[in-house]
Amino acid sequence: MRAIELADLGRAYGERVALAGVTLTVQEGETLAVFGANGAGKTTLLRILATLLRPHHGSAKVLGHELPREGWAVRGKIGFLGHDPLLYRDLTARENLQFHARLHGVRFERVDAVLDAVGMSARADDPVHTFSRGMLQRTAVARAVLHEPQLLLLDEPLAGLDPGAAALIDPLIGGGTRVVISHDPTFRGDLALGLRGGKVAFCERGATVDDVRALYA
Ligand SMILES: Nc1ncnc2c1ncn2[C@@H]1O[C@H](COP(=O)(O)OP(=O)(O)OP(=O)(O)O)[C@@H](O)[C@H]1O
Repeated sequence: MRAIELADLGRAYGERVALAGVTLTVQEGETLAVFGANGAGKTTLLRILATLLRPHHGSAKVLGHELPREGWAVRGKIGFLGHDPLLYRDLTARENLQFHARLHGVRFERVDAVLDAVGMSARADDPVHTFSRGMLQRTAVARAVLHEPQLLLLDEPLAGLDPGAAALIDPLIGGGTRVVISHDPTFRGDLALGLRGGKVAFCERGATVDDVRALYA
């Protein structure tokens, strides 16, 4: 099944074109790796896929649903990890995840299992505003995967993580259908999208480390 189908997708902020002409297909189980310098349009693309932003041009189909019209049908099936950890700062890690679990009809046992999986059990009852950057990221990942979404949308998921945490989190975010924004040219997806100034520099299955490096030159 096709998980994502984009045709000539575009988005502007006022006069500024943030994204233009993105056409691609991601099959179920595949990883789309998105590369590009700061301001290239990566977050704009991710937010459109997460139904947080309306496309202005072209079409986007996610998990068989047309966006933005059928966004309601997609929301519960995606796990989104953006720059903002989307956590309530005054609640504990456990309370945040329990809140999210209730929204998605997830059993509370899974909250403890996921907190354990990201190595946050010992700090589960501390308020989020007391966390370090890496702890915030671990908890944000736990929130994104809690409801076992069909599609993960991840903006630099390993940013701020020490090697031990990265090793814990890698398997949690691996395996399924994913869109991953990365600045690591050695990161491999099934399909690689390189953006430059909102436009497609490359979109191919055989993109090389040099192709990615050239985006930042
Ligand atoms: N809310 C906004 N209002 C106006 N312009 C915006 C807004 N969000 C993004 N842009 C512009 O859209 C373009 C693409 O931004 P975007 O955040 O998608 O880039 P990015 O590739 O994710 O960058 P970074 O690596 O810095 O996160 C940039 O020129 C940016 O200034």
